[in-house]
Amino acid sequence: LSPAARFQLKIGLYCALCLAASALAAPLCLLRHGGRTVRNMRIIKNMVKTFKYIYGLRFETKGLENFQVEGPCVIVSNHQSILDMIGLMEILPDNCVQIGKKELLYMGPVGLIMYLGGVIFINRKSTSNAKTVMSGVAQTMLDENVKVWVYPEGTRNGNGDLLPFKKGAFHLAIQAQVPIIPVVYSSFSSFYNPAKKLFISGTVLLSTPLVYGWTLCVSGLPAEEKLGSRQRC
Ligand SMILES: CCCCC/C=C\C/C=C\CCCCCCCC(=O)SCCNC(=O)CCNC(=O)[C@H](O)C(C)(C)COP(=O)(O)OP(=O)(O)OC[C@H]1O[C@@H](n2cnc3c(N)ncnc32)[C@H](O)[C@@H]1OP(=O)(O)O
Ligand SMILES: CCCCCCCC/C=C\CCCCCCCC(=O)OC[C@@H](O)COP(=O)(O)O
Repeated sequence: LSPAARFQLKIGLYCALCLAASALAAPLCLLRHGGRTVRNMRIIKNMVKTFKYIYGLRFETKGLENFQVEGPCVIVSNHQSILDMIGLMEILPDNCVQIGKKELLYMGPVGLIMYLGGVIFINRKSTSNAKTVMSGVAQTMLDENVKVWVYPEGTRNGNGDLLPFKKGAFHLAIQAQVPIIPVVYSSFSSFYNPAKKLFISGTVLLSTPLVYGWTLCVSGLPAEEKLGSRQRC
């Protein structure tokens, strides 16, 4: 097979895997928890964590102790590709949902499983609509002790740099007065590059370099009270 065909086959397999795993997980979630709840994320996480073996992907972590935040927080990370979801599930804490574009809801079983797992869908084309949804999320985070994972670039970007951040994640943290935990995925470019039709096995480093000043500068003075000294660096 040509490299292009091999690449398409691997991506096709990934989509098929997501569809099949979702179709399998949905009844399990419904039987176990009866409907849409963040508790279903555990079932989803355990299934997705097996995908790395099929693709020869390794995930290493650094600074994960900074990730052990009690209670609600906003997790922000860079977004390179649809493979990010595998890394996300590697370190996803309990009681954590993601913000996703609403188009994902229409991907058949994949949309259904995201819905059942509690993913919050936003309409990126309507700022006012997305803002209304996000405001509701701030209250739910506090009422139900939920963490929220946001890709603040708002779209995938495989160029090895960061797009300017959208502001919703930061408004969310300010509204809920919760810390922001940054997570960085190392570059996939050595093993995954759609432009070069490259998709081989590889290693990803997931690091959580919690920057005290970051939280301080977005949420104001209360940050010092919110973060324990262990979490400052
Ligand atoms: C079992 C096997 C399963 C197999 C696998 C299946 C499923 C796995 C299950 C789960 C995994 C799910 C993983 C999902 C990942 C999905 C990832 C994505 O979809 S990324 C795309 C969507 N995400 C985002 O867009 C990020 C969030 N976006 C934002 O927060 C944006 O800010 C926005 C709210 C959408 C608005 O964006 P906009 O383009 O309008 O730009 P700005 O951010 O600059 O905002 C404009 C303006 O509005 C002000 N603003 C923004 N938000 C708020 C707010 N909440 N409150 C008040 N004001 C707000 C902002 O300040 C700007 O104004 P100004 O410039 O004056 O400051
Ligand atoms: C019956 C309907 C059938 C629909 C078939 C859909 C087939 C696709 C199946 C599986 C795809 C797996 C997707 C895994 C989820 C990853 C989420 C993700 O990373 O979404 C991208 C989004 O963050 C940003 O989107 P853009 O970069 O703005 O674009």
